[in-house]
Amino acid sequence: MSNNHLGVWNRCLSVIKDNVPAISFKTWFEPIVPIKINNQVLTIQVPSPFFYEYLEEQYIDLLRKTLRKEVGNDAKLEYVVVMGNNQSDAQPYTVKYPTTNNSKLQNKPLNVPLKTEGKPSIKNPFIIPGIQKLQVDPQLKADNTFENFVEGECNRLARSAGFAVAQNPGGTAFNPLMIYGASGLGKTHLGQAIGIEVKERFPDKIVLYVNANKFQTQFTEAVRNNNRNDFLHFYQMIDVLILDDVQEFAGKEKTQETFFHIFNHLHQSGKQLILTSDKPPIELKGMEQRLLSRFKWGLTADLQVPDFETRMEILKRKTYKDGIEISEEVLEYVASHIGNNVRELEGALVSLLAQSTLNRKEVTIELASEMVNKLVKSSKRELSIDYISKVVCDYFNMPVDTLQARTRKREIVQARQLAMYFSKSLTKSSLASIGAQIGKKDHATVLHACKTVNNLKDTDKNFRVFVDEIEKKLNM
Ligand SMILES: Nc1ncnc2c1ncn2[C@@H]1O[C@H](COP(=O)(O)OP(=O)(O)OP(=O)(O)O)[C@@H](O)[C@H]1O
Repeated sequence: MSNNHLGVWNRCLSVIKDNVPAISFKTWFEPIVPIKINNQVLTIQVPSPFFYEYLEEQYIDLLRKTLRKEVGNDAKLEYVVVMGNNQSDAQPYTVKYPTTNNSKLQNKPLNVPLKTEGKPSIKNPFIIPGIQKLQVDPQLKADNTFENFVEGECNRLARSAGFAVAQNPGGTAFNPLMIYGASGLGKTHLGQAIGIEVKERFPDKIVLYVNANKFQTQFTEAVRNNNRNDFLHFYQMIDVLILDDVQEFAGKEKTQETFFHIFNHLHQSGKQLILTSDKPPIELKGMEQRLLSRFKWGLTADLQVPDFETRMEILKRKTYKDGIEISEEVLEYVASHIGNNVRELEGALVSLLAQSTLNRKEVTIELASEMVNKLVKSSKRELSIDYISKVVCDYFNMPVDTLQARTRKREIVQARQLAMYFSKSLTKSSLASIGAQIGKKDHATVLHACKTVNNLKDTDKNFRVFVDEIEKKLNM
């Protein structure tokens, strides 16, 4: 492997590109200039201190992972910021910042064995190394508090149920508390807010936030290393378990079975479970019935798209918190043009600010309109597997249920393959989860479908027309 800084940075960029939205990549990664690499310390140049702070806040985990992969476990990052100079003919000067999270870059070894007061050692990725008493890093982001979660009609039930749970974890009827809603509407934020509040009120309680994909990876690793029991024991010790994106368990039977045991154990011991999902339990596909029925034991509350007033309040809080001044008129413009997703709303504000800092322009309505247009054009709408299935079936004039039929009829197989192909390219879902939702197939079938569609696209003109036309409908 070459230690050349350009090569290292380019390889990092190609991984980063696959992991962040195109607009974020353009705004936050393209302007970075790699300067040098020395003793596993990569120095990069960023355009402003704000830029540096934003990278540290939002992307340090991604940077850490990619850099470690390229350079090794002792990788460090150092920033150089080119500071502007008031005198127009003077040279810019640079200021160096070590990353505030270099400790993060070096620490966090996975699967650190831990001794707990005479009990056998437990392998668990979240244990803080070196501490004898069981300590679990709850994996919560400090900003995701109730205070920062703006209340509106769209989230009133979920928010107040979450707050009630946080006052008395395991002691209310809301167990599990299942929060569902479309992407970017605050499920992770609210789930974590409960965790933060519990930790504040009951510091001794063991709280853990984990995303379903991470849980799945840990489980697979535990099975591979013959540690399944340690894995189970670890999760059964948690007092408040927040499992995010539970729909990602679709089609993963072994993981579901293990989670089922954890769920039962925690529930019976009066521990609190908080689950989030992109759909209500009744619409989750590829899930075992016994697990679904347990999801419905407590309270299911949804998060809806925020109305204009709530969107304005979210923007105002964010600008106030970050100490930014933007006119009411500009905020109104952003809030009225970006409506369906709070993440996009926040993203627009941040990009607007970055543009104005980089280009030294004032934040005006014109700049906001330029920004919003770009965002709307470049951000692909997030599509669901259900929606893709419907568009494909409508195109072939067949009822959407046909995709679930156990048949090998050519036109149905073809429609199924196309639905799988588009689900793979247009959603974040895994092969297993796509297979579970389209015809109860396994991941290998989905992979085969994607390859078949790719081949036919190149060799069969008529088929190519199907693909292009469906793609057009999906992009409308
Ligand atoms: N009511 C709200 N008040 C303040 N901020 C909010 C609110 N709802 C969402 N947000 C912010 O919007 C962003 C996206 O929220 P979050 O990640 O929780 O969404 P999500 O529903 O979990 O999305 P996904 O399903 O894509 O993971 C976060 O920065 C969050 O803080």
